[in-house]
Amino acid sequence: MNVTPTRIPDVLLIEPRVFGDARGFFFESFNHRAFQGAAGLDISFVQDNHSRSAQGVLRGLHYQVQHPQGKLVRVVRGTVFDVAVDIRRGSPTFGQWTGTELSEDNHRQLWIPPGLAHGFLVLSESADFLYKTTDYYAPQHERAIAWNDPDIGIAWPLSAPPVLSSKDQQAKRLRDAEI
Ligand SMILES: Cc1cn([C@H]2C[C@H](O)[C@@H](COP(=O)(O)OP(=O)(O)O[C@H]3O[C@@H](C)C(=O)[C@@H](O)[C@H]3O)O2)c(=O)[nH]c1=O
Repeated sequence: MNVTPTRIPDVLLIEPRVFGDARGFFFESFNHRAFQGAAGLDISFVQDNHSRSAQGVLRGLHYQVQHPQGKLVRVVRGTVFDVAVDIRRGSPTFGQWTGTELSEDNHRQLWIPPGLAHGFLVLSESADFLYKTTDYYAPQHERAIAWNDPDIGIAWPLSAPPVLSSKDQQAKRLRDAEI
C-alpha cells in the first residue's frame, strides 16, 4: 500500500494494492501489520461503522471532546468528498482542512488521527461509507463544528445546499466550539 501525507501531515492518504482479474478485484482493506509499518502508528481499532447516505448529504464536522476517535475511513459504494479539520490546540496546522475524494473505484482510505474533526459530502447518487475507530462512540462527548465555518473555509464541491442532520444544522463555529 502507498501512504501519502496530506497538507495536515499526520492525516494520511492510504492507497491499497488492488489485484484485479477477470473475476473482479481483491485487496486487503485492512492489515494491522502493514498499517503499523506503513503509517508508523501503533493503533488498535475497537469499532467498525457503516453509514449510507443519499446524494447531497453532508455529515460533519464531528469530533469527541473526550475519548477522541482516530478514524480509518473508506467508501465501498459511490463517491464522497472526505474532509478532516485540525482542531488540536497548539498544532501547527490548527484550523486547516484537507479534503480527498474517496470512491468505490479509487479504493482510497484516509487515516484521521484522534483529535481532528471529520465530515464528508456525498457526490454520487448514494454512498456507503465504512470506517474503523480507535475509541468507542461517546455521545455525551460528541460535538460538531459547522461545515461552512468561514474561518475554516472548506471548498466543498457543492452544486446545491447540502442535506444536514438537525444536530449538524446547529453546529458551532470553531471559534465558539468546545475543543
Ligand atoms: C456515530 C454513531 C452513531 N450512533 C447512532 C446515534 C444516532 O441515533 C444514529 C446516527 O448518529 P449520527 O447522526 O451522529 O451519525 P453521523 O452523522 O453519521 O455521525 C458520524 O459522522 C461522521 C462524519 C463521523 O466522523 C463519525 O464519527 C460520526 O460522528 O446512530 C451509534 O449508535 N454509534 C455511533 O458510533
